[in-house]
Amino acid sequence: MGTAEATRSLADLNPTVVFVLGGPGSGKGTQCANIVQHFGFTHLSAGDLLRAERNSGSENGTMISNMIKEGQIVPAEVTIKLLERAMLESGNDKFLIDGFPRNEENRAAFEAVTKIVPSFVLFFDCSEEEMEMRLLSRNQGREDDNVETIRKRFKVDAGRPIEEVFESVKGIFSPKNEKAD
Ligand SMILES: Nc1ncnc2c1ncn2[C@@H]1O[C@H](COP(=O)(O)OP(=O)(O)O)[C@@H](O)[C@H]1O
Ligand SMILES: O=c1ccn([C@@H]2O[C@H](COP(=O)(O)OP(=O)(O)O)[C@@H](O)[C@H]2O)c(=O)[nH]1
Ligand SMILES: [Mg+2]
Repeated sequence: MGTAEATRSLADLNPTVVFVLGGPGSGKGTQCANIVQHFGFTHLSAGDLLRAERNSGSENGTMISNMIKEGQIVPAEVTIKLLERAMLESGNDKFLIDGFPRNEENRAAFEAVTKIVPSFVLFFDCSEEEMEMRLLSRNQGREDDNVETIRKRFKVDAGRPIEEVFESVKGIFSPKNEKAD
């Protein structure tokens, strides 16, 4: 099914969507499993969908693999296509979207493409120390659960020179995360 067709049927479905966000290891996946049990939502982890796409041998597989290893964000259109497909295939109309959007570009693209406005955002706040400890003992064989990748995934490292920190800060404030020169 093409994206336009998928988007039409999704708009007809008028689904309830909750974005579940928080740092790596904050417990998004764990709490989503509980919410599914208690409230009948379908849990869609953007990271799980990307890992499945990578493993399926798709043309985007190598790109996805490299982005995940580096803790970088896969282009929105790739992730949105996977989310649309999973929503349509589920047969449900209530979704927890876990780990997406990862940035403002992701959020804007999702709303523009799907026309879905999320009901609310559930944000799990957790210290980096606790998140790092949890990730290092997650034991799911993930190649990004190592100290090097974990540190890359944590927000802005402010223990660097002023100019370098501002390079990261600019990325957060500029639309589409482009460099604002
Ligand atoms: N509240 C908690 N206290 C202790 N460990 C937790 C808690 N929530 C989740 N975990 C554990 O931390 C690890 C990361 O949880 P996960 O749900 O995969 O986080 P996320 O999806 O946000 O990265 C898992 O091994 C999980 O069992
Ligand atoms: O919308 C998304 C979600 C995940 N990822 C990639 O997948 C990795 C793992 O994400 P996941 O949500 O599975 O990690 P968790 O927060 O559960 O540790 C991220 O670091 C990104 O590289 C991405 O590019 N876009
Ligand atoms: Mg997760």
